Amino acid sequence: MSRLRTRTRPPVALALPALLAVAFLLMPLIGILVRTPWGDLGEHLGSPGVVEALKLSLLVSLWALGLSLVLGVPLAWLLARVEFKGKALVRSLVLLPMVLPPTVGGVALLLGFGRRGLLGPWLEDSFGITLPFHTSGAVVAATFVAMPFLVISLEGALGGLKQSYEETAASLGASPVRVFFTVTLPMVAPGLVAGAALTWARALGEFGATITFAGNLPGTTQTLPLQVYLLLQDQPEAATSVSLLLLAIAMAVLIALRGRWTGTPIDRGAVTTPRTAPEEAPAPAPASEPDEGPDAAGAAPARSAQTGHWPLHATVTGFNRLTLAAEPGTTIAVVGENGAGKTTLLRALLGLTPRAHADLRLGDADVTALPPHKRQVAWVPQDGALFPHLSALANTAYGLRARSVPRADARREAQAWLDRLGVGHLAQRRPSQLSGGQAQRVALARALAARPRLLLLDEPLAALDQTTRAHVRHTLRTHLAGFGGVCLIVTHDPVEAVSLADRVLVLADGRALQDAPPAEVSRHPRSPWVARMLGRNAWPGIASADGLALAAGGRLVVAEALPEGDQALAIIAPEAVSVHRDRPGGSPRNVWRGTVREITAVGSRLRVLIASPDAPDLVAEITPDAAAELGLADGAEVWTSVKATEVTLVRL
Ligand SMILES: Nc1ncnc2c1ncn2[C@@H]1O[C@H](COP(=O)(O)OP(=O)(O)OP(=O)(O)O)[C@@H](O)[C@H]1O
Repeated sequence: MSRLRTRTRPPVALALPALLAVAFLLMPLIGILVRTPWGDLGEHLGSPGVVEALKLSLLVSLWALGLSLVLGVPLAWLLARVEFKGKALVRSLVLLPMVLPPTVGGVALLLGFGRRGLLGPWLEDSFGITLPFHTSGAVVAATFVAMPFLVISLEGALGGLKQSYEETAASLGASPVRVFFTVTLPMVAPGLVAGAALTWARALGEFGATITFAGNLPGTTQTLPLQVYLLLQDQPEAATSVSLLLLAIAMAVLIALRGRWTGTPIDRGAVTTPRTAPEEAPAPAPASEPDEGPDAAGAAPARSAQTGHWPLHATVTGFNRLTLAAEPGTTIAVVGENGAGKTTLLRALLGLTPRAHADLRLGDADVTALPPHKRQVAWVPQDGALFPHLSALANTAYGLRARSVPRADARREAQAWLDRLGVGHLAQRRPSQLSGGQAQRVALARALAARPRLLLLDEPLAALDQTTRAHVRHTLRTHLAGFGGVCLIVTHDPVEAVSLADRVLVLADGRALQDAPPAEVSRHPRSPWVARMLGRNAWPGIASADGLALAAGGRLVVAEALPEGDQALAIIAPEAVSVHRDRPGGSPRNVWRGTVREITAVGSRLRVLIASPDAPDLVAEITPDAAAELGLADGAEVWTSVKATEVTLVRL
């Protein structure tokens, strides 16, 4: 409490002018309140002139709002989503009416749309429309000054919306217009509503442009603000009453919005109710879950939609340069260091990036020229990107609905997929009410239900803890087994890659460094990074007559040498490294002196990192008993040795 007070107490030099500012803004409002003839208020507001002006104001402001929505929403989308030349100029144009004096706006409107303006004669001759001195002119004037509020508010909301939602929707088969109405708009609804309310309030209060452009004709263009102006001259008290009405409306709008007018897109944590899932902890699949057996019993309805076999042929150019071919049912793990081009590869296959281009054939269909929503390439981004405004069931049915499957059928099939993945009982939950593991499974169900021919999973297990990870991995393997297309899984975890995939594609700098079965990759990793991630020691060097001249200096003797001069990687399993207190006797050829730098427990064994002046860092794996016997501790001086037969050389 006291901490709060001290933290929020502002310095007087700032507090004083700030208070003055508040007083300055408040004084005119208090003036209205104090001078309002409360006794005559009803009479003033009920007078025929005021009622007529009020009706006109409502009519004009609602039309202005409607026009702003029709024109401003697409404009905001364009500004937020499309890169084009002159965008800054268009944005300035949108903002202009906000800073322009409204009377100048009125003059500009006259010169543009007035009787003698640029478009006026044409409007009159072709459509019989005359704007000045007509209600339609008041609508145009109000729209001109009010629409920027909508565009700015909505553009802000769209800018804050993660694009992966829209991209995922497209990958599920939804056309851009469908994505806009079913994903984009619902997700930016708060920003849109706020923008619309401000637009309406601004249109309701519009004066300068209206009087200049449309004139001040009672019943035709004389809206409430214009009436205030008129009343002020002969009935100042009535003017005060009407001012109070407009003030109350404006305040009501602002209070209702509570500062949300810059637009806040919905995000996963911020939607609806707080997370109330009883299975907050990584939920093991319920006992009744139909998916655990190898022969998933609940598969029938869903699997009927999954007939077909789609081999993959892709040639990727641009940042990624590689060719991929795989038989139906193959799962390929894509691994590589940060920046290796894994995501770019997936986005190229989806047709979502200009950075790489994929010539893509799925089964008999060449989908290269098709837009993302027609490719039947489903994507599960890292965070799942479940649509927060839809239930798990509606999320899962999304792709089917996008393919015009009738609602009831789509929901039935979606429920079957959720059941298969063991989350059928969560069908009615919103994504914010799901645990990470549950959300991942729903995201997977959603992708599979969309009947894809190629499935792309971007680190599907990254956000999960170890227990859930093992469980979801199992589920994933079971369900990918029945999939008739190819599945690419991006992962940073080679262990995961090895356990999940039929093939491992190792990327480096956009190219395929290795594309081989997991056993081959773990035995002969061709990348030091993969070898190290798999827990192996990996030393690069150049093959010599009896082994390897290490890139970092020093030599390594091996039993099976490679042709001299070849670039190679020496792989040494940590279990093959012997640790000694004293220099070992006999004749091991690879012996180094070193210092223990770190000891970590891995299961029931210890991993010991040993730094040596004569060789690269070496990891040894030993039992805790052996470590105790050797008296190992950080900083201990030791000797290490590796038999020549225990070193595998992999040509790079
Ligand atoms: N929009 C972009 N514009 C320019 N360069 C980009 C863009 N996106 C990615 N890159 C660059 O392209 C390369 C590959 O990026 P990519 O995101 O595909 O790698 P990644 O393997 O998925 O990495 P990470 O494991 O970090 O996700 C990186 O060098 C990255 O900096």
